[in-house]
Amino acid sequence: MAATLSPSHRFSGLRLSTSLPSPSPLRLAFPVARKPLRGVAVCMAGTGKFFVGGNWKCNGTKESITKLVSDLNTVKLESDVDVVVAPPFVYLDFVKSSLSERIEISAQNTWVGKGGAFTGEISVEQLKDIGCSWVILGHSERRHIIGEDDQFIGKKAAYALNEGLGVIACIGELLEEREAGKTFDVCFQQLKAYADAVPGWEKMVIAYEPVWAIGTGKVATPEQAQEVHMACRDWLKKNVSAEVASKTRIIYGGSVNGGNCAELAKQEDIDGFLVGGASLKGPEFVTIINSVTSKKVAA
Ligand SMILES: O=C(CO)COP(=O)(O)O
Repeated sequence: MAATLSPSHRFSGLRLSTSLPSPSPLRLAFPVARKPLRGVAVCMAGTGKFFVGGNWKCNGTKESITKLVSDLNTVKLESDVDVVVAPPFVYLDFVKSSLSERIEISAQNTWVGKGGAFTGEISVEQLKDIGCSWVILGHSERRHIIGEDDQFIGKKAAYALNEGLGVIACIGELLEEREAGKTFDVCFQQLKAYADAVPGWEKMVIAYEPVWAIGTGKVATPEQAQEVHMACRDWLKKNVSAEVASKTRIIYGGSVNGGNCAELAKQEDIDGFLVGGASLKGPEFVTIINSVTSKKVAA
């Protein structure tokens, strides 16, 4: 297993194959201790289950979503995967009632506290009322387009977790931050805001989504993604606990598709994906879900 190798072994084959600068491996504290596998088929942290989320963003109509749901209902999904889809709010109830129970639903956002006089917002209680079990928080589109900050996102995560929702907690750096060598600083600061706020980590999934890779077709190389995932796990180990570091799933998002998912999935610290555009195409999303098999082979 890679965890038994020295840092130099782990990175001896590092391929920095895009023009995008990678954070220096030298800034990482190695190695990150991972618990030995206890006979599980999938080489990863957490519950032993790969996690794949489909973030449909502000896309779809009743017609296209009916087709997508029907595609998802007719395929066989690998059993070692937690699958969650996040339709726009207005279709949540429809998707919940028409989608196979095998797939859970997630909101793409929620209000920061109890509902009330907050025009245009949707509360955690309302999400629970229609059977929604997850919420995506801290997505870069909400950070950088809507202007949500770390503290506000942390409060949302705390409220949602306290009320029993699972949280897909996004982090990730802008291109200029990566180019300035600040990838880890940005990710760690965003992680800290969650860590300072949340009551526990059992229902937290971290989604590392480099902003330069979202919707651009410029996917991080498996090595670039693994490097940041491992650094985040190490940060959790040092700043939260070894148990949380070991158990929390860290998933990758940013131009994941049917062609690149298998190589990404093989990376030790990549525990699944958060998929945007490709999650709108049923067969391709299923390919990504089933890329867990590459992980099994790598293990
Ligand atoms: O933002 C994302 C998922 O939350 C990723 O989007 P793309 O897969 O379209 O790059």
